[in-house]
Amino acid sequence: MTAETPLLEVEGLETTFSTEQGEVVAVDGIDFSVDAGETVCIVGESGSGKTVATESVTRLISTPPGHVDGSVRFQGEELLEMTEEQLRSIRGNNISHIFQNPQDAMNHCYTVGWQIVEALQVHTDLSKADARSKAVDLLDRVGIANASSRFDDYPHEFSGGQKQRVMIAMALVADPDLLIADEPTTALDVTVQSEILNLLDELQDEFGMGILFVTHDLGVVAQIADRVVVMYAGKVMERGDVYDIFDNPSHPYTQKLLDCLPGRNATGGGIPGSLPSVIDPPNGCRFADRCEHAMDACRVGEQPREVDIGSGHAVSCLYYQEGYDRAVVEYDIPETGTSSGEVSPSDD
Ligand SMILES: Nc1ncnc2c1ncn2[C@@H]1O[C@H](COP(=O)(O)OP(=O)(O)OP(=O)(O)O)[C@@H](O)[C@H]1O
Ligand code: NI
Repeated sequence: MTAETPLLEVEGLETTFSTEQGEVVAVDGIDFSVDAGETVCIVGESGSGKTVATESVTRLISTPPGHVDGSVRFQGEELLEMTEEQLRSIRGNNISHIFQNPQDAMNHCYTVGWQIVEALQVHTDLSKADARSKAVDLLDRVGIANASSRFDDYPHEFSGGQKQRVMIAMALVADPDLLIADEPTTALDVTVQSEILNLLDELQDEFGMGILFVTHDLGVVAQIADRVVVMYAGKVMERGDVYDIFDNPSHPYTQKLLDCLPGRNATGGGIPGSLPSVIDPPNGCRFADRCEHAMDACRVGEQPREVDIGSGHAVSCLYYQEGYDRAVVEYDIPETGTSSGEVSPSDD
């Protein structure tokens, strides 16, 4: 691996499911990468394919009914060609996942401390006593107060936010190079959510891991992302660094997502309309049916190829291709002044 090789490099990822209704194309040929130490957010409405895309990375998708195609290179090695045993080792030692509902990932019958010690003993050759003190350190590090006395508590004795902190501690047991976090704060109230995001940020500085973060919430993106991939109906609509996305949102879909942010939402509720069928997706741009700027040409052929509009900021929209007038889709950032609802990327 050279210095330029991304930590994770996904190309042409396509994940389908055979169902009685037909072939579901959940992820339809997408590319993205994560560099060491950076946070990439995949954002999009429910059903866009965010979870399927990230679970395809470490092949957590059941096959069948699922089928994963394309290329997923981690530290230069192709994950889609690895044996199940090699993959298990990658999942245990190099790539950790955290999910939305920590209770699903915990065993209710064992104490939290016991579970972390177990995980430590699988991944390291620490003695029982050393694993115990490391587990207490980890609990302390993720912000569990009185960690040594909480060690023998059962999962139900922890609040939702504390459980998510424990899950983060477990994910860090093997000192992973990449953390994949799928809506880890969605079930929490905003204050706790913000604390957990800050914690992830601190831990990233300390452990140096890359983070691939899934969310439907651009407010969360503003707080945590370095780079953003905007997904819609299995396709990438736009990508760029977090400032490009917030200061110069260029795909009409991204613009609509931004309009939904608190303090900006003129219409109330989400984007009118719903996602197209994943079994029989429409021709042309997947977003055309909900796009106020859509032309006839937007409804033919394939999803428009991505056009780079400046240093990695790319848009899959016909208006950015030659022969079209991109001024049509220009977006004015609404004046939010200093209202408490203002959301913009944070510098830390
Ligand atoms: N096992 C499966 N069988 C059939 N279809 C599936 C399966 N898993 C996911 N899908 C479909 O794939 C599409 C993408 O789902 P996915 O869960 O990745 O969306 P998401 O962007 O993560 O949404 P959310 O924000 O609700 O978590 C959806 O249409 C979903 O119904
Ligand atoms: Ni999801």
